[in-house]
Amino acid sequence: MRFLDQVRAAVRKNNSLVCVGLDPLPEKFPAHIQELDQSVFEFNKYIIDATHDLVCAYKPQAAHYHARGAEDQLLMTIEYIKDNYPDIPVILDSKRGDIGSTADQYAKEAFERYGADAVTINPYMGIDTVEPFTRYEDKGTILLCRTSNPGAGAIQNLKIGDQFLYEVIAETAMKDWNSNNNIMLVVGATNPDELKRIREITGDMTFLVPGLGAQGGDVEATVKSGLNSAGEGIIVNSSRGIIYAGNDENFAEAARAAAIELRDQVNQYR
Ligand SMILES: O=C(O)c1cc(=O)[nH]c(=O)n1[C@@H]1O[C@H](COP(=O)(O)O)[C@@H](O)[C@H]1O
Repeated sequence: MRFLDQVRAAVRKNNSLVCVGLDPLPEKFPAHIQELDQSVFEFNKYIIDATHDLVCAYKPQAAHYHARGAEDQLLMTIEYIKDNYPDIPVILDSKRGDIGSTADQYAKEAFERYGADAVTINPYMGIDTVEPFTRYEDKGTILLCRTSNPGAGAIQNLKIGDQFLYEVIAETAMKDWNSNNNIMLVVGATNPDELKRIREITGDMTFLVPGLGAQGGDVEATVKSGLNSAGEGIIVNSSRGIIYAGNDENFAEAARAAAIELRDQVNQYR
């Protein structure tokens, strides 16, 4: 099934636009998990089992695995989701971007080695660096457009003629790069004005929207600015706000409660 169809089906099955970010930081795990051999995978397993009926996607963030040599546990995590909850798509957040021949290898890494359903990409180097990803027609390619971090505006809100750079990216992605209809955009929840503008530019395109929870984005403004005409079109990610909601034996229940809260807050404004 194509990534966007997977997301749509999961959104409807679980009545949720929430994506749980799997950003493991072992020092934040409860003590009894830290002691385990494969603590990253074990931690993720608890979180996934506790939230699988509340989400439309999972998003493991690659650096959190690579930094500690835990690539095997990233693969195990993705396989665990595929084996146990095949209806929930996996976005590998690796924000890759490089010349075509190298991008070929990054695409192979994301989609063939790890079996991800979608990947985050930095589009700054142009279409020839994006195309190795979009060539995988059933997979999703999610381009950074207007990111959630504090320094984003100094670059992404630069004026190019009478447009902002983020507007140029949104327009180019939609009009010129999306011939396989599998491109999406990252738009941070910390910027509802830009989110609204990007929605105007791109019609019903789907966005990955991080920045709620730990980064303080406003749920109401995000949902009202981001929804498409079907009342969908946003995959709302929270990582730390959900997975580190608790840090004792009940951490999985705490994560579940935080995911329910976010799902319900988002649904309240749909
Ligand atoms: O591509 C992303 O996922 C991303 C883009 C962006 O603009 N901002 C952003 O926070 N992210 C990622 O989304 C997650 C947000 O984590 P929390 O702030 O803990 O919810 C992290 O994995 C970030 O790397």
